[in-house]
Formats: sequence, structure tokens, C-alpha cells
Amino acid sequence: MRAKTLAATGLLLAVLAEACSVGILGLSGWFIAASAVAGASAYSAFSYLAPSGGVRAFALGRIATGYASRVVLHAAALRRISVARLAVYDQAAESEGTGWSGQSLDRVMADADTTGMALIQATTPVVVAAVMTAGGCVAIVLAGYPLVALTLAAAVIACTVLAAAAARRTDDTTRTRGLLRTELVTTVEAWPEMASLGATDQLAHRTLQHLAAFEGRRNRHAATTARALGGTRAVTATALLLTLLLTARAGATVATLVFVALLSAGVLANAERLVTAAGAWAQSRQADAHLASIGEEETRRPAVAKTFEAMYDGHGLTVAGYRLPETPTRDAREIGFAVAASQTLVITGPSGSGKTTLITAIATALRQRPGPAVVTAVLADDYLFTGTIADNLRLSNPTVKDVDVADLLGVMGLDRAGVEPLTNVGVGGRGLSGGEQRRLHIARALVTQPDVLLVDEPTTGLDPDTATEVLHAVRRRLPQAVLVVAMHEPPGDRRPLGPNWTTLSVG
Ligand SMILES: Nc1ncnc2c1ncn2[C@@H]1O[C@H](COP(=O)(O)OP(=O)(O)OP(=O)(O)O)[C@@H](O)[C@H]1O
Repeated sequence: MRAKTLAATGLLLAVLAEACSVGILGLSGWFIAASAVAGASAYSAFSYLAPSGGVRAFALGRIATGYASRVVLHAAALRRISVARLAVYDQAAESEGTGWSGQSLDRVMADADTTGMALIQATTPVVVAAVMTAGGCVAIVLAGYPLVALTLAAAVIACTVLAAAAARRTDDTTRTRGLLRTELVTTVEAWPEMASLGATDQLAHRTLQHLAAFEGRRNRHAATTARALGGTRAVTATALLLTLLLTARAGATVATLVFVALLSAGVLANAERLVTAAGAWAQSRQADAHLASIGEEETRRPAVAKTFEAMYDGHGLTVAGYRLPETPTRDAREIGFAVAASQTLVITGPSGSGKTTLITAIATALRQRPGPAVVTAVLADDYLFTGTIADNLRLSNPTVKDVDVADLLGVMGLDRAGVEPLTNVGVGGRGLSGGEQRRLHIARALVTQPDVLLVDEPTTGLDPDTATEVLHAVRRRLPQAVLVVAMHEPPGDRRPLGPNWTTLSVG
């Protein structure tokens, strides 16, 4: 079933379930009162069978539709969540290299969940309240009490206004909580470094300030909701009293009075739920807005010029129209180059000259082109996942055999450092040294057997001999690949790059 049909079915079932509840309330109230009156009069011909059968039918209907609505609405909400999550993943994949952190992904996932659950927490109570109010008012008008129906409708409208006003003042506590969690995690991680700088007091002060701000927001939020709920209860209590008075003054029988009172109570109970529904609706609006703007706050990568083109045709890589920005050491200029298969290009330049940005732009452009070419980029801040060395290698190629893993560790010189396939890398790879992490990043790229391999600073953290060994291993393993490496300086020993290599200085 399509998501919209599923949601509509769920809403219909939820309305039916609530209608059954109100039906039980109204009918049983009327029945009890009418039985009491009939029982008191001698030789009464009052039918006990039909109303009690009706109450049982409502009870069974409520159970069936209640369960069914829950199942269907959850299925619809889960579909919404998966659609929203997939959109986030797609966007994260497209914006590769723009600094998506685990924490920001975590936050947008929470936003996707809020958007999906809005169907249950916001839409359903509003639809149920609207239909029940309309139905209740029609029933009361048909029973001959239009003024009572008007009072009921006015009370529900007043509750809606109160709920909407409270929702407008509601803070985005979900997001605040997410930001606070991020702050706390960062604080724990930064603690040893801050301790070595003698700055733990400042760190603690900063964290406490965030905690206090969160506490303040949460209290404000709770107070706003409590005020709105208090206001709503005052309105519904007054409305209930008025409906009773108006019905009694119109000369209703006791049974009808009880029927109208209970029906009104059912309708007003739904109106009270509008406060929490409006809060959930406001949160989901905020989550939608965040989802619509995802990537904007993350994008650190500058936009590339429209003239930029990168292409790999099986024989080599061609880059044209790439615009380097002006820096203190050079004017802005446009560059282009070609690197044949089996050739190596070393891009050199001082810090901040734009090497990483160029490599990322090429990788993204090549991946956006249709075709079977495998393009792999190793960037400076590549992530290692908690698990073993073998787990990390198999992330990029699940078919890698144990013997290949051991072999790769050998060619990267990692076995000498005591690193084995089953060595745990620790959180984010922090169980390994910087140089070991770098070699593992590169080994992970090698197992994808890329046609084009782009590596940013392949020798970071390595001594000259190990750096030579690693570059050698890369070229030997991928004899036919286009290899582009970005380095501050070309390596001292250039032999490992193979006979076919050129440099491009962007400094
Ligand atoms: N083509 C470009 N257009 C606009 N800005 C750019 C471009 N290339 C790089 N920059 C900006 O210049 C700065 C440095 O870029 P980048 O990190 O790519 O340099 P780098 O040479 O890799 O530096 P490092 O060696 O320190 O890692 C960044 O702020 C980046 O946004």
C-alpha cells in the first residue's frame, strides 16, 4: 500500500476508534439513566436489549479499530521516516567531503524521525478532534439542542487557539537536547587536551553554561505547556457546565441530559489533546525546516566554477576549467590537466593553496558521471570505524579474503608494527598511531581496485622510508590506475611513483 493511502486508512481507523469510545460513553450513559427511569416506572416496555447490544458493538469496534489504527499508522509513520532518512543519506552521499560529522547526521536522523512521527503525534489527534467535534455537534443538533452544539464548537475553537499560541512559544527542545549531547561528548573528548593546557575550568564553565541554558529552555517549555493545558481545562470545564445547564433548561429528560453531557465530555477530552498535538506539530515544522536546509551549515567546500569538468574515459583522466582562488602567494587562475592510465600526478603547494579542495572536486565530479569506473578518494580526515582492521578493509570490499588482508598489512609495513587483521582500531581509529591510521586508509582504498585513486597527503605521519614504501606499494598494486596525490612537497625519493609521473604546483 502507498504511504498516503496507508496514512489515510490509519486516520480513518483512528477516527472510528474514537467514535466508538464516544459512542460507548454516550450510549451507555443514556442507557443507564434510561434504564433507571424505566425500572422505576411499573410495567415499563423499555427495550433493554438494543442499547446494551449497541454498547457491546461499540466496545468491540473500539478494540478492533484501535489496534488496527495503531498498526496502520505506525506502518505509515515508519515509511515516512525511511523516506526522510533515505533523502538524508542521499544528500550526505552527494555532499561528500563537505564535513558531515557523525553528530550532524545523528541530528538530522532525529529530525527525520520527528517528521515521520508527526503523523501519529500531531496529525492524528487534530483529525480525530475535528471529526469528533463535527460529529458530536451534528448529533446534538439532531437531538434538538443547537445552542449546546454551538457552545461545544466554540469551546473546541478556544482550545485550538490556546494550543496554537502555546506551540508558537515552544522552543525546539529536541534540537537543544541534541546540541547539548554533542557538547557533552565533545567535552569528554576534549578533557585530556584541555587538562594539558590547564583549561579544564574554562571547559567546565562552558559546559555548565550550556546545561543551564538547556535547563532554562526546558523549564520555559514545561511552563508554557502547563499554562496551555490549564487554560484548556478551564475552557472545557466551563463548556461542560454550560452544556449541562443549557440542555437541562431546554427541558431534556435525565437520560438525554446524561447522553449530551457524556458526548460533550468525549468531544472536549479530544480538544484537550490539541495542546500536545500542537507541540508535536511545531517540533515537526522545525524538523522539516532543518531537513530542508541540511547541508547548508555543513558545506565547507566552496562552489566550483561552472566551467569545471573532470572526465575519466578508461585511457586517462582529464580535468579542465578548474578555478584556483587568489591566495597571498598567487593570483587566481584556471587550471586543467590530463593524467593517462598508469601515470601519477603529484599536486604540490603550500598549506591552504587548495589541494584538498581540488582532489575532492575531481572525485565528486567523476562519481557523478555515469559509467563503471571506480573512483576512490582518500582524504585527510577519513574515518575508521570501531572494529578490527579486517572489518574496516571489508567495508570497502566485503569479498576481501583473510589472506589478502594479511598481505596488504605486509605491503603497507603495518605487520611490522604488530598490527594484525584482528587488531581493534578503537573508537575512530584512535587505537592506532597517526601513521598507522593513514596506511589503513590507503589500504582500504586499494581493496576497491580503483581506476582512479586520489590521495590527499598519503605520507602524513610517516618517516621517509615508510612513506617511500607506501607510495611504492600503491603504484605496484594499481599498475593501470590513474594516481593523483596531493602533497606539500614531492617526495624526496621519487622512484616509488613509477616512471610515469608529473607534478602540478598549485602554490
Ligand atoms: N577553488 C576554490 N575556490 C574557492 N576557495 C577555495 C578553492 N580551493 C580552496 N579554497 C579555499 O581555500 C582554503 C584552503 O583549501 P584546501 O584545504 O583545499 O587547501 P590545502 O592546500 O589542501 O591545505 P592544507 O595543505 O593545509 O590541507 C579553504 O578554506 C578552501 O575553502
